[in-house]
Amino acid sequence: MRPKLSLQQLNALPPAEFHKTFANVIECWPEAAIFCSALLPFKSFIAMIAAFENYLERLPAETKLKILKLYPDLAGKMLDTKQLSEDSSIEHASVGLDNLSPEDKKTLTDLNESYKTKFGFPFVVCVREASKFDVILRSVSERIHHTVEQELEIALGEVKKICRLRILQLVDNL
Ligand SMILES: NC(=O)N[C@H]1NC(=O)NC1=O
Repeated sequence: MRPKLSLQQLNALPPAEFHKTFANVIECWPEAAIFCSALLPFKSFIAMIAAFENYLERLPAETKLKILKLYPDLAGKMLDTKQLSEDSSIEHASVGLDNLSPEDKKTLTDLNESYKTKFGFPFVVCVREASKFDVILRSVSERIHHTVEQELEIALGEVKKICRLRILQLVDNL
């Protein structure tokens, strides 16, 4: 793991380094880091996180949808074929999604499929915050009853939480 960046170090990064460092804070969407690098220097880590959140909020609806579709299914094919990004892989492992019993894996996979069929994008939740398999399961079971509009908003909120926690993994916010 690379050493965590202080605010001063972060603000002194050449743009190309900033892009590389924060390329995946939104899954497979390096454009966010490219956009936010133009806002350097940041007054605080909070301000930097807010910059990424504002960037997300202001995107057109179809781009938001495109971003949601970049998130891998939880405990899905990407995990099975070891194609998860490093961040997602660590997040999966943090709640044991890489080590589910066959029954739990099937339950989650079936719910993920039903969710995708209804909404047209994968179920996205910040697994680190959910912290337990049962909480994730309850969340997808409840959210599947929402409207598309509700879910688009909730899912984008989850993308923001994942983004915030990924940023906090990279900076020394103490
Ligand atoms: N589908 C989904 O929520 N994926 C993600 N959630 C998370 O915390 N990391 C992910 O890759």
